[in-house]
Amino acid sequence: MTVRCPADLRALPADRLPELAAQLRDVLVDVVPRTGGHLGPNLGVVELTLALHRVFESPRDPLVWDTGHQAYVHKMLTGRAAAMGGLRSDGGLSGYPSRAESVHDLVENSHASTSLAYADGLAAAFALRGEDDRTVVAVVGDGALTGGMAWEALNNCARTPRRPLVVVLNDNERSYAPTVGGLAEHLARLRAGDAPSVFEQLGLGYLGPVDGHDVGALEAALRHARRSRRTVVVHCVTRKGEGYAPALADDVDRMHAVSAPAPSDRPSWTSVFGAELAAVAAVRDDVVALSAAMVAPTGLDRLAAVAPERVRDVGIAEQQAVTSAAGLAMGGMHPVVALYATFLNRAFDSTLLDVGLHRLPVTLVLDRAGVTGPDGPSHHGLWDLALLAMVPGMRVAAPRDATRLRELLREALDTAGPTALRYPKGCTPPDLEGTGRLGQADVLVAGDGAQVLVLATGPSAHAAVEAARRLPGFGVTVVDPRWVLPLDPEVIAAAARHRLVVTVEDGGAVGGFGDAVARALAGSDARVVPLAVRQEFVRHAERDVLLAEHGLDADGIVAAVLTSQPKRRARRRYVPGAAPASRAGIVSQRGSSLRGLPDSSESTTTRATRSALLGRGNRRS
Ligand SMILES: Cc1ncc(C[n+]2csc(CCOP(=O)(O)OP(=O)(O)O)c2C)c(N)n1
Ligand SMILES: CC(=O)[C@@H](O)[C@H](O)COP(=O)(O)O
Ligand SMILES: [Mg+2]
Repeated sequence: MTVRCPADLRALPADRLPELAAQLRDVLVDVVPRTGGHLGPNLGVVELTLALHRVFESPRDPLVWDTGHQAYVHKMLTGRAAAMGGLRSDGGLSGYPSRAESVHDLVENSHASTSLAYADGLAAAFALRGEDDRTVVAVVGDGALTGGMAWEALNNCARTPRRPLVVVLNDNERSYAPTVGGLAEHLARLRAGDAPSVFEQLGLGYLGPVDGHDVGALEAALRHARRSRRTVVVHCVTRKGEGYAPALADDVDRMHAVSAPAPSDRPSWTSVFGAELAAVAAVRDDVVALSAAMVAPTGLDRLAAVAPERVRDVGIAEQQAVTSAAGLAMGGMHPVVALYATFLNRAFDSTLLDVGLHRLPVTLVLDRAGVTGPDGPSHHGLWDLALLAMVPGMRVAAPRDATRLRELLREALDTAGPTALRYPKGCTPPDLEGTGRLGQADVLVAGDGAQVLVLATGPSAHAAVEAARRLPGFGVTVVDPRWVLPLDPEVIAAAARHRLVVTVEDGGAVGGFGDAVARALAGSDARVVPLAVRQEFVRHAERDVLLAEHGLDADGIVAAVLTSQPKRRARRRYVPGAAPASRAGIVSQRGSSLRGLPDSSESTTTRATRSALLGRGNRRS
């Protein structure tokens, strides 16, 4: 019998379930290593998902998957098994629940610890609407339960314990690594049969521990919880990676997230950061590192291996990470908080008013900054520049390659106030040396005359240099600010002398680097064209595809130069004897006017557009 929907599953005789579970695991093991995705977490919830869809009637009984990375089996049981081959690919299934894909999917946000708050809200809505024959079900991992939001929700659920709300605690003892803190210890005692649970202490129901791989036991516990018509925590004990020996043998993270094959011999941004931090920490005992349950994914495992006492894993608790870093800084340390950029959102207030207000020497290292790709809209790191731009005293750096990452990390650790570094997912590009300095910035290409200036942040510098190469005769200068925010006054002064200033950033358009440059140059003759990720929720697709779609590759920069008309120059009142406004180009600190790239043959389009750019007929001034 084929299971095309939960009703088919509910009609299946119980003795067919082991066979179905095996088929589901076969699909996961066959597909996910090819597509990339969360293999370990989904192998661990096969039986649990079968039991959930046999006991509850989704979507009438809404299933809320915390974080959503463990919903592949749910997708297969709700009619999407045939589409699994396109998982996480452009136009294919999302790696997380997707409301566009199915009525059975509810929460698309992949940020952890939100499910219980959603469930609290859903249960309240059903009560107000008189629909209390519906049961709300939240599936939350032991890792996600270390997030503060989960306890805010439990505190509120405890106020109205007599609502049909089932909290399925999927306890596999791990986030990526083993779950940390007092909660992990408490769950271990509950697994050993100690009682009472903290949940009962709050006035909620508690059932467990239940074998999370025994569908019959799971069904019995879930039916009991459903009949109780109150808020009940069902404590399910599962194994991450269950049924697949290589995952079970993976002591780092049980194949939490496997990547699609992407051959590259270049070091990842993460590994360059991890090695450099360990090197600095070896000679500076004030340097400590913090992670929100992502020690290895952020590269801190290198330091943890040699100095475990210098790396603090606080659980999935970014606010705790940043504010406790403020405490560490007040205590004389220089903390480095390593996060994925998108998860900084969770700790904005901590960054602003615990670190920024006190001007503390805390360094945020934001991996996965910018477009990340297959993890989709809530994982792209598009908001950090706008958030950090709002923090007075915060200095933000964006390295363009490994050498600059090492350089800028050391500069940040030598800074007495708040700093941040941001770099993307993946491997570092080849080093790109500057030809001179302009303030804190590196001049990468010095174009003739003050015509076009491209201010390219982070690895977009490579696309900018390629764009300059394709625009001979346009006098394109390329500068990498290195320290992106606050703006470098020398860079802005030079930019004000240009006809056209193109800024490039792998981040959201609103409130980022380009916005800041446009504001700074508003009163000048320079036309500013900010190139950034359009301020929208960006779908899941390969990073390079999305960067090109948002005009952040060399083609996009070339197009911006060719299609942007300089500002109409304000008619200058002639002042007898006044020196003509200087249109000198970028001059390196060595004082020489640096030559631009060698000219090559000009197309008619280029010539025509160049004359438009430089003014009818005359060549550059
Ligand atoms: C706010 C936030 N921080 C970090 C992450 C990265 N992350 C994704 S899954 C995961 C571990 C989740 O552990 P758990 O909830 O126990 O689920 P499991 O993978 O064990 O099933 C983490 C830290 C995230 N999604 N959200
Ligand atoms: C679900 C989650 O937040 C993480 O597991 C994330 O998907 C990992 O991303 P990377 O694969 O980029 O490390
Ligand atoms: Mg877990």
